[in-house]
Amino acid sequence: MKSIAAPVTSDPAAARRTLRATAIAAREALPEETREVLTGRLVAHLERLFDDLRPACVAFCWPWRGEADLRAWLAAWLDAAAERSAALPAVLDKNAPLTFRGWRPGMELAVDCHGIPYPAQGPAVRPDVVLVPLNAFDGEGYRLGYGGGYFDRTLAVLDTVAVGVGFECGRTGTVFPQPHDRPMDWLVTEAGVFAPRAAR
Ligand SMILES: Nc1nc2c(c(=O)[nH]1)N(C=O)[C@@H](CNc1ccc(C(=O)N[C@@H](CCC(=O)O)C(=O)O)cc1)CN2
Ligand SMILES: Nc1ncnc2c1ncn2[C@@H]1O[C@H](COP(=O)(O)OP(=O)(O)OP(=O)(O)O)[C@@H](O)[C@H]1O
Repeated sequence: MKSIAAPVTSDPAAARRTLRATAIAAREALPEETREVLTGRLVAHLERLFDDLRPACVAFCWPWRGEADLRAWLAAWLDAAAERSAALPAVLDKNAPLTFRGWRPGMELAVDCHGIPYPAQGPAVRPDVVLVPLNAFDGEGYRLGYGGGYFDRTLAVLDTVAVGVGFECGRTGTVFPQPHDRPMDWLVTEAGVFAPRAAR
């Protein structure tokens, strides 16, 4: 699948905005059947990584704007062992790290200030693996989200394994990482599991 050509610019903030918009548009343009096929491959690679990481509590995101839908796979993963748990992020404060709350299929959800569902109630939990959605990303493991800085703030204070999850259509040469960006420990796409060069 075609990846994104690097924008030629001396303005990294503008380049990041362009890359973010291009990556989201490319993903949203994927036909639904293609997205499902790519998600199936991605999940098979995630399963292989989980065999090594053996997480107990996994945070993921409710699918938004054409992101991979991991709900069915995580529901099956939860069913396979009683001690497993899953969590979703809650945006409770725009300028703070994300709060994670436990998720079970069918539970009551509220909708955050961006229109994304999250668990309406429940205590904050500490995931040992966080599946971080990728818009644009590079081989060093740096990523662009939606520009809110939420995962940047969260990963700065949470000791967890960060697994970037996305489609190859978001891959680019560099996302022009900024000092606040923390590289992903792993990247997982439909093409495989990657240990990024910049990871700890
Ligand atoms: N599915 C999913 N849920 C998620 C995330 C995610 O990446 N994916 N998040 C991961 O963080 C949080 C939500 N992050 C968001 C951050 C910004 C905007 C947003 O609307 N941004 C503005 C521009 C902001 C700016 O550039 O200053 C916009 O797009 O108009 C939406 C969601 C929590 N939930
Ligand atoms: N550790 C941090 N502490 C405080 N503010 C931060 C931190 N990290 C990022 N920010 C703020 O968030 C803003 C947006 O960052 P950036 O464009 O990298 O977001 P993003 O990676 O696309 O979003 P997200 O992390 O929500 O997926 C930055 O301009 C910065 O002001």
